[in-house]
Amino acid sequence: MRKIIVGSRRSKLALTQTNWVIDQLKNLGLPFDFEVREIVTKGDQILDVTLSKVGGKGLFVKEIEQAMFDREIDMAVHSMKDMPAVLPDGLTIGCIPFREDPRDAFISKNHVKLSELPAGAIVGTSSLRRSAQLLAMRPDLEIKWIRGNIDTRLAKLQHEEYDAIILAAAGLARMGWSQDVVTEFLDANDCVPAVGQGALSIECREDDHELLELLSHFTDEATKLAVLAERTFLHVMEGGCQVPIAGYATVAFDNEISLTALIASPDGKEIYKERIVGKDPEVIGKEVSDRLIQQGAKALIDRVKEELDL
Ligand SMILES: NCc1[nH]cc(CCC(=O)O)c1CC(=O)O
Repeated sequence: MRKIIVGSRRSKLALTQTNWVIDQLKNLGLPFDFEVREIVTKGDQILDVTLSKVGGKGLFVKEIEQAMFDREIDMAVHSMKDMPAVLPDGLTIGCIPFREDPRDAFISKNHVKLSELPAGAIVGTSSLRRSAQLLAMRPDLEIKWIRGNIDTRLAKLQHEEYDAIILAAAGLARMGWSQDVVTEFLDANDCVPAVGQGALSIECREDDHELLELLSHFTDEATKLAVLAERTFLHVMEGGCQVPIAGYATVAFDNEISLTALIASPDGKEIYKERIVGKDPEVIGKEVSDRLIQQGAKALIDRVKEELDL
């Protein structure tokens, strides 16, 4: 019986997600054993700096990918949202399970709704995407950066100078905390989710056919189509973390994909947003990027890059 070594970040969310996937794979009743190996990533160590300033998404996955190349681990469970658009040669996304709630959750002190927050209220987020879309709805609010794991952020809401914070609904749901803490879920049209938000990505070596076969049983085809459309858009725009970028796709019963894509200025004053419908995820991902570029999104990205002096 083969023992599969599963690498995981050490955060509660990462371990919860990893153990959930292992339980599901065990339920398939196939002859595999599993062992979790914890790995500390750069993203976990540097908690005091805005993510976009220290290299963005790759931070959480790089060390884990190296451990896969070194054969210290066989697979890893990531939040799809944390995955760069392009994977290193030799690794692949072997499985995309059924997606959790993709929306953002608004969490305030005393459960005051977003529409009821007074002018000047302070909202904590370190996501350019969330702050831009929040400011588009409520330019009178103030954004204050916040970092740390979910539990750290919830504690900061209580003990520091924040009136509200925004977190991914999926993370809270997986931790079993949604019921207790969420004030309201933001509509995916008002606050378009991050590419891949709510989905998981199970990464493994491309040549591990035995493991890939096992993982294939656990892929959700609709989620896979949606995520592929979103990630095609992400890849074409190459916005990284520098410019507010959002992409969210849903899949109907006839496999028709509907993708909403957004690029915005950090202050939320300039917004390029398009919805496209089609059958081929890569075609609509590219097409929606073209449309946004036509409208001026590329110029915005270049301008933001220049301002940040990258
Ligand atoms: N940026 C960190 C991160 N990566 C994945 C999740 C939540 C789970 C998910 O989106 O799948 C979070 C926390 C958050 O954004 O609130």
